[in-house]
Amino acid sequence: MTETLTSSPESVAATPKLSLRGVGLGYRTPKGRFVALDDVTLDLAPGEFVALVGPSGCGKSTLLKLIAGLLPTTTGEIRLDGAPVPEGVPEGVGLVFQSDALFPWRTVADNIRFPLALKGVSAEEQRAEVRRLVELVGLTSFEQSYPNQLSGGMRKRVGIARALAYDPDVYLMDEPFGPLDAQMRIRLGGEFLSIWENLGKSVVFVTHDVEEAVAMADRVLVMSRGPGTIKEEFRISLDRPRHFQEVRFEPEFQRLQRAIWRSLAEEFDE
Ligand SMILES: Nc1ncnc2c1ncn2[C@@H]1O[C@H](COP(=O)(O)OP(=O)(O)OP(=O)(O)O)[C@@H](O)[C@H]1O
Repeated sequence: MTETLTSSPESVAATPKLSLRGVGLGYRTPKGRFVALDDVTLDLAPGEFVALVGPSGCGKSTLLKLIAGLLPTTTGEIRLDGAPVPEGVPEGVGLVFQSDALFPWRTVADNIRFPLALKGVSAEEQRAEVRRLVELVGLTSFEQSYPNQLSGGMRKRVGIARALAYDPDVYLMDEPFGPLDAQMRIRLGGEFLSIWENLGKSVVFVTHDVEEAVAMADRVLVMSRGPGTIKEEFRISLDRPRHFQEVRFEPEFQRLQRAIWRSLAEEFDE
């Protein structure tokens, strides 16, 4: 049963930030072509937060890689601000993937500073912005530490601070809190949610955690088992700003969570 039709006209603003039309991807393998994604159509409005959930291997990461220009599509088209996505990560797109990918030879401060330096921000502004971001992610006393001196959760926070320093229009996040323990997921999830609610950037957020998806997103898209496509869309009309933890106790939250689980369960049963 479809709760809301995918890409319903009211689900996007007139000019989508990101638009996917009939996107498919086949990987070349020794046994021939393996179709990982088929006919994915999706619009993301400016400032919209969309979460993607689906069974393992349904192509969620592949979809993010296509949007990031890290893989060419086999079929269909991806447009960012109305223009086809070029090869390589487009300007204005920030990635937060599962591995934290920090520079091990740079301190926390210098990792966060890196995108600011690339953007040509003055040294004084860099210092102020690094201080602000370090404080925001709660790492003030670790500014001069190196990544290998931090816990996994702290490294993750540095990665998020670095993405915020880059200040992209579109965040592509693949299980950004994936390897963290429950307490850290709640803390970082809450931090990112309030940051997003203040900045209003567009987000595509891949997660295995349905609760996390409902707590954060404007829409949750459920993907089918491979070859992956978007099978159902759930609009999350819970009030904003949301409290990342408290919102879970609202009856509407629980109704949505149940409906999404049912949709996912169909993919596991087949
Ligand atoms: N480079 C590759 N070559 C061949 N097949 C690949 C390649 N990368 C991914 N696949 C296959 O494509 C499918 C989709 O993979 P993808 O990593 O996008 O799934 P996912 O939904 O992100 O999975 P998970 O939730 O487990 O992270 C899987 O069956 C995977 O084995």
